[in-house]
Amino acid sequence: MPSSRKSSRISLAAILTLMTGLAVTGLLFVAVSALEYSKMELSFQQRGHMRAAAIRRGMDDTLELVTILNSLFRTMGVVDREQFAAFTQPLLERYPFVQAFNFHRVMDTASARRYEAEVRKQHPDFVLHDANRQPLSPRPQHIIVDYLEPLEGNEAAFGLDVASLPSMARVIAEAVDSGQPRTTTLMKLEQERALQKGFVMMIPVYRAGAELGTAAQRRAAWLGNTSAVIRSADLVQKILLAADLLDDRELMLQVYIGDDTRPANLVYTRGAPADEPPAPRSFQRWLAFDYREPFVRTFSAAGKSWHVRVTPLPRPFLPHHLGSLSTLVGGALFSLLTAAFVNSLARRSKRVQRLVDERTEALKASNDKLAEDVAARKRTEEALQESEHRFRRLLALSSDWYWEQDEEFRFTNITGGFFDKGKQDPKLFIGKTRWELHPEMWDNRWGRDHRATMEAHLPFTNLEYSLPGVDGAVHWFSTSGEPVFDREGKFKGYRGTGTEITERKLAEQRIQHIAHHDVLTGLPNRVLLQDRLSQAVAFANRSGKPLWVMLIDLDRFKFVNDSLGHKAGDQLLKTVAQRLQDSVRESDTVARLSGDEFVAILTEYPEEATHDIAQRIMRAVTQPAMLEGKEFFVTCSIGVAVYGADGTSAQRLIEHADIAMYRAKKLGRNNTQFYEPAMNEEARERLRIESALRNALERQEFVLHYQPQVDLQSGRIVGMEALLRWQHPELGMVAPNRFIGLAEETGLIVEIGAWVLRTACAQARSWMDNGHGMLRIAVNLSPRQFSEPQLLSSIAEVLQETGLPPACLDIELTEGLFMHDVAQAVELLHKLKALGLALSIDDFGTGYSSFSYLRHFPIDVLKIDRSFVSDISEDDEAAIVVSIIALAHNLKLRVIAEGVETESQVDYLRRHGCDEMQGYYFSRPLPAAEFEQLLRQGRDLQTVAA
Ligand SMILES: Nc1nc2c(ncn2[C@@H]2O[C@@H]3COP(=O)(O)O[C@H]4[C@@H](O)[C@H](n5cnc6c(=O)[nH]c(N)nc65)O[C@@H]4COP(=O)(O)O[C@H]3[C@H]2O)c(=O)[nH]1
Repeated sequence: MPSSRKSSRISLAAILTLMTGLAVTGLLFVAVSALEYSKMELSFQQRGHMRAAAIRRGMDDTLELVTILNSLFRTMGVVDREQFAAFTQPLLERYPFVQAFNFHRVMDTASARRYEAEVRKQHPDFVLHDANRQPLSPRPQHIIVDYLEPLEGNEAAFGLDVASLPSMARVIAEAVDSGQPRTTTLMKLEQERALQKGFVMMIPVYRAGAELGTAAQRRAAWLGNTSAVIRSADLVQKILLAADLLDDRELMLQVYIGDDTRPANLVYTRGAPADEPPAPRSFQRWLAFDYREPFVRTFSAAGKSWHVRVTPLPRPFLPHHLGSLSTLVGGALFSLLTAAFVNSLARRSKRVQRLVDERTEALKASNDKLAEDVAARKRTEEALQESEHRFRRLLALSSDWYWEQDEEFRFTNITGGFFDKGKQDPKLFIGKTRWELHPEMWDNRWGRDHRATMEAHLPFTNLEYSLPGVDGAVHWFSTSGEPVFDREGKFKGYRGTGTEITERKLAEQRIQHIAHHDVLTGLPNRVLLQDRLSQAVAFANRSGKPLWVMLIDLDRFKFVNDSLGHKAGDQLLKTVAQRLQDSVRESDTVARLSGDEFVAILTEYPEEATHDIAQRIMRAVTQPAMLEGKEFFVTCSIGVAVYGADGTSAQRLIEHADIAMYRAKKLGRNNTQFYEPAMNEEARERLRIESALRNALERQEFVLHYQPQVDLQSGRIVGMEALLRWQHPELGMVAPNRFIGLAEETGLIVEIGAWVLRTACAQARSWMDNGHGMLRIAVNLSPRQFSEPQLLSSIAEVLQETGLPPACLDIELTEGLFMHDVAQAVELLHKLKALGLALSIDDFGTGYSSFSYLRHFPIDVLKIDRSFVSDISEDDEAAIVVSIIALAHNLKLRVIAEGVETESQVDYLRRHGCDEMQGYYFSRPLPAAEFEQLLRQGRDLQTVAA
């Protein structure tokens, strides 16, 4: 929109400014104009004054001249022509406006004639004449121009009778009468040929000494007049010129002489004709200020009125109104500029306002955004604080702490957990590097590695180290860290977390210890043994010194364990372990290999010392030990292998020592055997048996033999014990003693035992079915089988499958089976008993049986071990047998004596009330067919005795 654009271009403030400016300018203009006009008028008045004053002064000077001249006559009385000339000459030179100085001499006609004649003498052409240049006509009185200076140029007036000039005569009369100077009106001068008029100023000369009080007296005393002929125009001109007031283009000067300012009285005029000044132009009129009134000054001199009229002439407008015009133009310009400035200010202010509005909007938007940002930041900060708080809380709750390091890896911050939990002194850490705290990090490998990692600015995890705490204990720490970089990627240090791992470290050390040591005795275990052995072998290789390995096995430890219980067994083992350690040097190793087997690694002994050491060990072991308040003696069997001797390599040292130990055992225990290559054969056989045993069941190499159990009273077979036999294709019939232990060790006994049970039950059932009555079949149960979870179900299953009445099954158990956990054993026995079968305690007496437990066990039979039976002739042992029989009967148990080989034994047993017997005396264990044969034969004790 153009209009709006226009209106927007010129602001109201600018318009107002312009208006105000113009108004002020107008006012100033008017005021300055008024001042200008005042000034000009004042100047005009001054100039008028100056001119009037100058002219008046000129008149006064002229009068003064005439007065001076008159004074000459008054003073001298008679003045001749020459004196007159001499006196006036300088005056004429000085006052050039004086046309001439005269002396009018009064004379009558006669005197005039005489005078004329007289003068002609000098001036032959001299003629008295009137104003019309006519010769002098008689009249009462002649007033002759006598002295005339200068004569030249004034010749026409020389001899003139001024009385012929009425106007002149009248003035002269006035002067004479008054005795005062008088001036004529303007008149055509006699001597003047040009148009210029003049006047005559005169002062009467009276006779010296005459009374001059009245006009008549003065008239009477009157001799003549001293006068000056003045060319009026020249006079004024000269006066003005002398006062430098002649030229003024702005003025018109008019000088009048006479009563008024009629043109006829005009003496002098200068400037434009004395017309009416031109009417002011309309705009000048509008401007209102002008002066047009002429300056008129009237004064009187020598009896004549003089009028000086100064009229202003039209002036050039510009020079006189420069100030006002400048004010006007300047004011207008200033107003315009100011308005323009105000306008530009207003526009700028508008623009600024618009900009401010825009910026305000933008600012508002940005403020809103900022507010949002601030809110978001606040939320973030709160979240951060929350997270920080959580982090701190978690840190406080957790066992961890937080640390920071600077670029030089010096600690700058470590949270309190480290000092509290790690028992460290904060003063020692801040400002220090880790390696300043652990100087050993300069030397050891992990320290060097760690420093290299940090200097490469790489992260690290789970760095473990220990420090002594203020509590005096060693504390272990684990720390992980990562490098910190700023936005420019400049490395700033490290930060990380740490945790106290002393407990874990100690546990690890314990575990490590346990992993390498036997828990019971604290001796190195099999693992550490291997390690020590390697070191010893290496040492032997280096030093060339002998190396012995001794395998020490306790004799009859099983008995101790079974009879006195595990606690006593453990105590014995600990005692032996200590004694073994005491028997060797500290640099030697004593380890526990398994159960009751120990190994000693001996180095740096002279060869011949071996036997002594073995003896020392045996002596130490055989020292009585206090177990359960009783003294107990235990022996040991030692096998020795020498490194390098007899082809014993490092790997086979223990194996060879073991073989030697087996030999020692075989040789009746409590002795030492050195390994010999021949021993190796036996060991090999064991190995052969073990591998063959694994296939035996599959290959049906097992058979059962049955040994009859005979009632001592009736002498009849009442049952049989199933005894396992292994018919190996190469080894022949292998006795159970050679493989049962091995089967037990390898776990094969479980499978084999199950086969035995099933076969035995099936056989018994078969014999029952064949009419041999309710024979009881006894089956041995090994410790491994007893601890089988499925034992109960498998027995029930066999009974079920074979159809054997449970009462016909007798399970033989050894005492050791239930010595470990009596309560569990009692529970299992009750469950077995609940199946309806019978339970026997085999080998009773060998395991230092605790008679007390028998009361709690639901057993039916005690089997007296054959070692007691074989010694039945010796009183002591017999006493044991009798005691066992009495005990069993006391507990309502049947008693079976094993290994009965002689009739006397039978008698003894029968005599002492033993219920049944089993042994070679009656029958060796027999294959099933033979056993059945025996049954068929109806063989009994009497038959045997016969
Ligand atoms: N000197 C002598 N010995 C006699 C006499 N009467 C019997 N014997 C032997 O004494 C052992 C009795 O068996 P045991 O005490 O249960 O001792 C058994 C038993 O503990 C174990 N055994 C045998 N068969 C089995 C089986 O099937 N399972 C389990 N777990 N062990 C079995 O093997 C051991 C030895 O068995 P065997 O060699 O058959 O040896 C048998 C038998 O042949 C005698 O008058 N004089």
